Amino acid sequence: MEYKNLIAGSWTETTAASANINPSDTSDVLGYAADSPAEDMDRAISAAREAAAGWAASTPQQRFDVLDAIGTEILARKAELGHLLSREEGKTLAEGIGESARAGQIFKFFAGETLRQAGEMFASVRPGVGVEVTRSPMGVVGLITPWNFPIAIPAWKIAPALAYGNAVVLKPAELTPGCAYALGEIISRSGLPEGVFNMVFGQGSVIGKRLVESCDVDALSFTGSVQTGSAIAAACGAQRKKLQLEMGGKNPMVVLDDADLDIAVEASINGAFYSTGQRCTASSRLIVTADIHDRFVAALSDRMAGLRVGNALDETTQIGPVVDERQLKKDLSYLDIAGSEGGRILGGQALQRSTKGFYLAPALVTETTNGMRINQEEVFGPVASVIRVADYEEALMVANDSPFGLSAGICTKSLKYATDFKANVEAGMTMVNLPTAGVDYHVPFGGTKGSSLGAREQGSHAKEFYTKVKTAYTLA
Ligand SMILES: NC(=O)C1=CN([C@@H]2O[C@H](COP(=O)(O)OP(=O)(O)OC[C@H]3O[C@@H](n4cnc5c(N)ncnc54)[C@H](OP(=O)(O)O)[C@@H]3O)[C@@H](O)[C@H]2O)C=CC1
Ligand SMILES: O=C(O)CCC(=O)C(=O)O
Repeated sequence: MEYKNLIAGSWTETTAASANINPSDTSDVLGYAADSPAEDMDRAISAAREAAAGWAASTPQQRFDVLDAIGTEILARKAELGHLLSREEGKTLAEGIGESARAGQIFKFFAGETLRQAGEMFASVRPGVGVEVTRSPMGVVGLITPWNFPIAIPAWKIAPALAYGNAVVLKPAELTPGCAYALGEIISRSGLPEGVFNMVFGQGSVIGKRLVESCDVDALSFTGSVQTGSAIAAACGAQRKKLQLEMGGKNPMVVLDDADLDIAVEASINGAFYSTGQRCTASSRLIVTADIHDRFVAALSDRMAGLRVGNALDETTQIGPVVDERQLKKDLSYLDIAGSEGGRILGGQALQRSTKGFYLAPALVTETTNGMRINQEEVFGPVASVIRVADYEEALMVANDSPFGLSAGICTKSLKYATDFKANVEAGMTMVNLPTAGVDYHVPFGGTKGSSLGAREQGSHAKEFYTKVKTAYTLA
């Protein structure tokens, strides 16, 4: 399989190519993606610019039909797309199929949004004057997406971009070109005019950088690492380009003495280890009050030890492989660091399976303090640490002592503490008796502090990023 670029409605020939490798079985090569030069990105941006005015003038019905058709095809093919996703990214089949379904639902949601776009009318403070507030598309939007949600994240950027009338250039992650290509094929058959959606494969440092720096791109939405996001922020700031960044997390899960132990353990297992911990919303800091601490650690480590780590395509697998060798080395190096800082490590061994892949046993680091690197820096693997605290007040203080602020959870039966936590924890999303990861697709997604910049993604809030507002005054 050759993953070609989609530019101005044509699948272009590839020159050099990079291999798409199955992390559960490195002998399985799914295909080869174009390693495009920056000039290909320039051509995609020009194609989007040419198509932008036509799509901006399209009717809500035209936009609805396109988005609805894309959603329908994704949902009809969710098992096949989920299999592809699990094969190239390594999450389990259930997770891969679930994510594909979510991508389809996102397109359906934004199909509906095309019909709900409205302006506002105000009476002016001046007599005889009317004021209208309307929204129009940004124009050309650049989208840069990561490997960990290779169909859902492109979907939740592409769908609102198109729904609100923009032309798109997508630069998908190098590690997961297969899902992007499949999504691009579906979009190319949806009735969308040529050039409204373009996709270029290749290196972030070459074509991603070009997309960020192009003066012909009106707005840029990025999900990925803090390091890349910060470089993008500097470049976009210099150009005053509208920007949306979703970056990392070091998400706290607070477990109070009065928590239901089973709920707390299940929420922590899910939040910390599912999707191999490769979620920006993962529960990587478990902040536990003194009386429940030992019972919680014992029950959690028992559950963790029973998790089946294996080939993502095996239906009995609960934790798939890490995405690649670089990420595996990063996970292992953070475990070394945590050990050298005084943490006690349970699990966390690299594992052999019948196929050669990047298998890692989930790891729990106990006896940690919040100042340790394991509690301050994002690992992005099946690794969680436990911090013992005296009471709710200390738990909240520790939860907030982080450069990140994406998602935060609390397990408690106390309405008083749950209410206080929702109000005072520094995070864009809070969960009570639920995992910090695994969010709905129709409500705002995003964080505070170092986790996010710009308007929220998803739900109807997405329009804040994908449109610009105009205020018009009329003297009748
Ligand atoms: N918040 C989140 O959801 C995610 C966080 N991460 C964090 O990032 C770490 C590293 O993962 P990694 O995949 O390297 O993350 P990156 O931030 O490097 O990659 C995210 C996207 O940005 C692109 N990119 C890379 N460099 C540039 C650049 N200079 N200009 C424009 N675009 C660029 C990448 O392209 P390419 O694939 O070609 O490099 C990819 O499409 C992980 O260990 C994890 O901690 C990673 C993924 C998602
Ligand atoms: O937890 C989720 O549902 C979404 C997580 C996510 O968007 C991410 O990890 O990038």
